[in-house]
Amino acid sequence: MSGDTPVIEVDNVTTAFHGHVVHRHLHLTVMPGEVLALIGGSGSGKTTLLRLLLGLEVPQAGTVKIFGHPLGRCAQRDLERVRYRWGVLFQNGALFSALSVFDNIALPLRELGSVPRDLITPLVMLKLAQVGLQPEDALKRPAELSGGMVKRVSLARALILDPPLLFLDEPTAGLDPDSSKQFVKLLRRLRQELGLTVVMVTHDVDTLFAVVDRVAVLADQHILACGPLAEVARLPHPFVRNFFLGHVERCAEDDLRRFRLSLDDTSDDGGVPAVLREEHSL
Ligand SMILES: Nc1ncnc2c1ncn2[C@@H]1O[C@H](COP(=O)(O)OP(=O)(O)OP(=O)(O)O)[C@@H](O)[C@H]1O
Repeated sequence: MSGDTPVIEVDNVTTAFHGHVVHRHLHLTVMPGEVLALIGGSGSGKTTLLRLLLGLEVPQAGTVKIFGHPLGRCAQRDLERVRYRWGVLFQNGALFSALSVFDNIALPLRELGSVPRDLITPLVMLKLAQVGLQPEDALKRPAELSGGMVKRVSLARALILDPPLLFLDEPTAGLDPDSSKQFVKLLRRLRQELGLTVVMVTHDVDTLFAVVDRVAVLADQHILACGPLAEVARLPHPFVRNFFLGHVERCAEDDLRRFRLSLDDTSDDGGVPAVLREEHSL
């Protein structure tokens, strides 16, 4: 796939549930390596749009293409192949409580069925390190983890097949400010290291500041705007005004660049140091 081919194309999509129209004529394109955030008020259809992109909902009209494959019209086998090319971090982590951290992360590898058994352990341990967890965490159950650790394990599972595309549903929801900051820094680093394309739903302004290239605003059944933070934050729409209240100045490009550089200066995102990453690489 060339760098000019969109990873995601939403073309003229209309979605309705029992006659209640959620989206009308949505258009959205996401290019390789972009980080796009979906924001909007409660009930504006962010989760539904995410579910459309995951092929979990089918639009009433229009098409959704991921890596050039129209989701609704893919043969089952093609759809499965496309699905292996994205990872999803669900809001609550969606870990299996009866499985250890190791087994949760290993699940997609085992489901794939074609990964040699002796490769599973080094791959899982590498991902564990990549998201800033310790080897001994592999034996823990989800109930023994902090909120931040749950997110990290879920992220490791979402990335275990090295997908080029990552979907995040409220990645920092439920985290305390410090864990949230560390997690956003981790996302920022992984995005840079792995060249990921990322689509996230978020209510968190700090996440936007740290990591997002463009913001799409869902309101009144439409994508009201989709562009850089500095542009979107100045829109006169009531939802946008309220969302960015007190933050508009921070969105100016120079301020944003300075802030992001300050995040890169320190390496306390809990991630694995570069030297260790090399040791773990296969
Ligand atoms: N499966 C469904 N059946 C019927 N209505 C649905 C279904 N899924 C979503 N809706 C409706 O679609 C609308 C958009 O819901 P959605 O969950 O996408 O909003 P949201 O922007 O993610 O909201 P929030 O920020 O509160 O999570 C809501 O009115 C919701 O009730």
